[in-house]
Amino acid sequence: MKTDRIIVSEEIRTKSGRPLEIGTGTGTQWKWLKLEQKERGKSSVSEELVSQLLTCFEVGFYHVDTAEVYTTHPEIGEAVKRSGIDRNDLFITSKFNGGIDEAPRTSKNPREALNKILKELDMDFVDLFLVHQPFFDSDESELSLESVWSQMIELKNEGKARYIGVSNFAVCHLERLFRNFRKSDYPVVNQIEFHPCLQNQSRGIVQFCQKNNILIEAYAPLAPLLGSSDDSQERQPLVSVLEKLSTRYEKTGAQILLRYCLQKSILPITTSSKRERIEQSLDVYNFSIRDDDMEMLDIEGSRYALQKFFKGAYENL
Ligand SMILES: NC(=O)C1=CN([C@@H]2O[C@H](COP(=O)(O)OP(=O)(O)OC[C@H]3O[C@@H](n4cnc5c(N)ncnc54)[C@H](OP(=O)(O)O)[C@@H]3O)[C@@H](O)[C@H]2O)C=CC1
Ligand SMILES: O=C1Nc2ccccc2C1=O
Repeated sequence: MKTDRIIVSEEIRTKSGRPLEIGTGTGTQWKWLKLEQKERGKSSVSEELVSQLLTCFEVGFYHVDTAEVYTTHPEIGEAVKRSGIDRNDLFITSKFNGGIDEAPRTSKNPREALNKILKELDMDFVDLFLVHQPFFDSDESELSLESVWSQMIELKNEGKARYIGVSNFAVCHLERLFRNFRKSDYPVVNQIEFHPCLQNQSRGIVQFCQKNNILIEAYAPLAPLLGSSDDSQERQPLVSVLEKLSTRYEKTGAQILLRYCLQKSILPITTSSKRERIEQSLDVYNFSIRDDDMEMLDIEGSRYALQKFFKGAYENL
């Protein structure tokens, strides 16, 4: 069958000009695994993660997501070296943590963070540098959204970050940046939790970003399949709907959920430790979910409230 890539952004590309595609994540689960390894006296570079990343590269991923808090920069640097892939053909995202319990601040400011990140990656630049979360006002430091963003712009102008963006921002946080900075310095990405059971992490955020040419990246895109460990939430809310669609399209539930994002011009970041699943997650271009099925996912998904990250953070905005 014909393979149609969905290009979610014409503007955001690798240095060599490849359009941005589905990313592979190295999220916080690795931080805990690595801490455990360190406690057992093993090297702090996880061979398991290096090998997972090499599988991702072999399969065709070239977009990798990380963050200060994940502690996975050394593994990414090592995997890139071993892969032999030209750095300019890759798209590497990292994030400045900020300072809340869920993503504690480990550097004084974005500049200190990025200098450390580049050293750990053994690279001269990241493709995208994000502010991990917007809740600086509750931080005890001197940082504000504005002071953080000014420094992000400096880092972009110095070429240390090719693009700058944000993560977990609500409309009010973006409006604050719009009021205080020039259009050419607005964030180009907002990475948020997104799936059929959380179609707006905060009120109206998807529509607002899309209207303002800010690409939405979806983290936890497979949440409806995995459910939540939190007993107050539905465990696997969309299982029967996804089974029906899997049969209709001859694709797995995970492939349906990734394609669901792409058809909304939202770019998923997904993670798997298993080769077969890693392969399947890029095999989502040779089918198309019909409009009525997209609508069914929207309707069925909105019957459940499933939020895995930053629960309660947007209630008083
Ligand atoms: N900006 C932010 O605040 C946040 C960013 N992130 C980023 O986003 C990335 C992705 O988020 P994450 O929640 O991991 O995304 P996913 O929704 O892709 O969930 C990953 C989990 O799904 C499992 N999985 C993968 N494929 C399948 C499948 N076919 N069927 C069933 N289970 C499957 C994986 O397990 P297995 O290994 O067994 O396949 C893994 O545990 C993170 O790694 C991180 O980089 C994440 C959270 C917050
Ligand atoms: O991967 C992540 N796991 C998290 C948990 C809490 C807050 C942010 C994150 C991540 O970015």
